[in-house]
Amino acid sequence: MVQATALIEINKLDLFYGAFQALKQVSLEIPQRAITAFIGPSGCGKSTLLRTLNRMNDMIPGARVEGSIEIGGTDIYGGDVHVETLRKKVGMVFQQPNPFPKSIYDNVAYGPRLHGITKRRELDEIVENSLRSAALWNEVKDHLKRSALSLSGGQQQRLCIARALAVGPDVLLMDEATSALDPISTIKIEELAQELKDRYTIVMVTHNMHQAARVSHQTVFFLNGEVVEYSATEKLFSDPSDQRTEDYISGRFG
Ligand SMILES: Nc1ncnc2c1ncn2[C@@H]1O[C@H](COP(=O)(O)OP(=O)(O)OP(=O)(O)O)[C@@H](O)[C@H]1O
Repeated sequence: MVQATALIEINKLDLFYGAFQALKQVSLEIPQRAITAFIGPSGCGKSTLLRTLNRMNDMIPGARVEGSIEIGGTDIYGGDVHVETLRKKVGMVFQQPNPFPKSIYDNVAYGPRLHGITKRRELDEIVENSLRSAALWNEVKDHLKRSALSLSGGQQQRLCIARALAVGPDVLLMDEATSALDPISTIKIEELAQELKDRYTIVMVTHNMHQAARVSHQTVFFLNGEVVEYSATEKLFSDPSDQRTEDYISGRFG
């Protein structure tokens, strides 16, 4: 692998939706402060695996996991893990920007307030820093009281990133975070991810192979719930080891 230090260690993970097995014996080490992309055809389990990393699958009735995931040495499915604490450390951004129907300021301050921060000055600082980190500050600094819903789609997505960053995560999960955006907004989010990777571990699901090739350091190719190939992005796209990877990246299926 390109970077040696693994922050996330997934070991023989199976995930079942009732009787259907969506992930099969997935084992991966995801390095810290780098961008890892999950690619593969629709239904291969990319989003399912991403959701296991902050236990979003807990909310799906009938979903069950076997195997283990350690993040920073902690078994996140262990009995003593609080899901709220886990989600503070492992933030998520979704396909559709989903700001709350509140002001820009209140969107970003929401998480810190939930975690007990009430001092105005402290909140102001977190809001500014998070919006700066999400490359949105300059566009919104003069109207923080305005509704988040008045922002463009691309700005809303950067606001959602700021909201995730405001609680101080280590990991940022991006589930097709640009697929609802126009090309310019997409490029902005990709550039942002490049900047953020120096401070955060980023895992992204993307349908767009060019995006994976442009922004990620490692790429995982999935098929039918299994990892087919996991390697440095450059290698995976230029010299794949598995014929199925070759077929997929050359557009023969999916
Ligand atoms: N809540 C659910 N209940 C039952 N089956 C599900 C559920 N969510 C996903 N699945 C099934 O699990 C498999 C993996 O789905 P998943 O959404 O993880 O795939 P994906 O690779 O992210 O696909 P896409 O690229 O279309 O989003 C699919 O067969 C899907 O139908």
